[in-house]
Amino acid sequence: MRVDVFTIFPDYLAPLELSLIGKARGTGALDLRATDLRDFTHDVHRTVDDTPYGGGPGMVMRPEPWGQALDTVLTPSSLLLVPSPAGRRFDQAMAHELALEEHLVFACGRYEGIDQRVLSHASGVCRVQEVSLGDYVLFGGEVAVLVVLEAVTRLLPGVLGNADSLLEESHAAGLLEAPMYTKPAEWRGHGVPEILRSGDHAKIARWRRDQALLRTAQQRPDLLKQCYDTLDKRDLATL
Ligand SMILES: COc1ccc2nc(C(=O)O)sc2c1
Repeated sequence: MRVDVFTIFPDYLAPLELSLIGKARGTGALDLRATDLRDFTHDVHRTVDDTPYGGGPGMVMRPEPWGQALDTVLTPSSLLLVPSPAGRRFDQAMAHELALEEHLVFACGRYEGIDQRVLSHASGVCRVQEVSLGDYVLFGGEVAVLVVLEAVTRLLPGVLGNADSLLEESHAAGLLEAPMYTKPAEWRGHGVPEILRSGDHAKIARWRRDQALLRTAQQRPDLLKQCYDTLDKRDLATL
């Protein structure tokens, strides 16, 4: 997967060099390029913003630097993602959708956002999707890019050493993950559920499914409602 990120703070994306994403870049699973939007300005101050038409507080990102930047990468097969409080709520289902794309382009807004004409113009070239992490407002889109790229990259073939872990993790099957334990068996007076040390894999799998159902019912009943139709009689007996 090819990913282009345009931002006025390219150093904000340095964490993407670490850990699994760094490995994914090393193996070629992810071809990530972060570019400073100011490279597409031509004045001495490298200006990327200006006052909003119609007045109001703050500044708006000028269209021309964005136009020139996006001209260098967008093709009809690209998907332009614009982090925005007005965007589609990012979730695991969207991460799976994005993991199937061949070319993602992120336009990181700052200030009060990007001149709307940039998105309108880009929609004549490729698909455009505003995306939000949730119902809160950040200073800009870079944090959203870090979150989206980590969630998507770990879904790319070959990035996770054990692809099976994708099947068990929270939100994978619509439920939260069962609680996890490791050595020692006794820690500060707290033991480990005996079933997990029984070696009976069928019973362990059932216990984990029950725990996932109960945990989801308690902490995220909205998720349980979404996957209720997929539950079998044994699941319903647990609830
Ligand atoms: C100006 O660019 C912004 C500003 C706030 C913001 N908040 C986001 C969120 O996902 O919450 S994305 C985003 C982009």
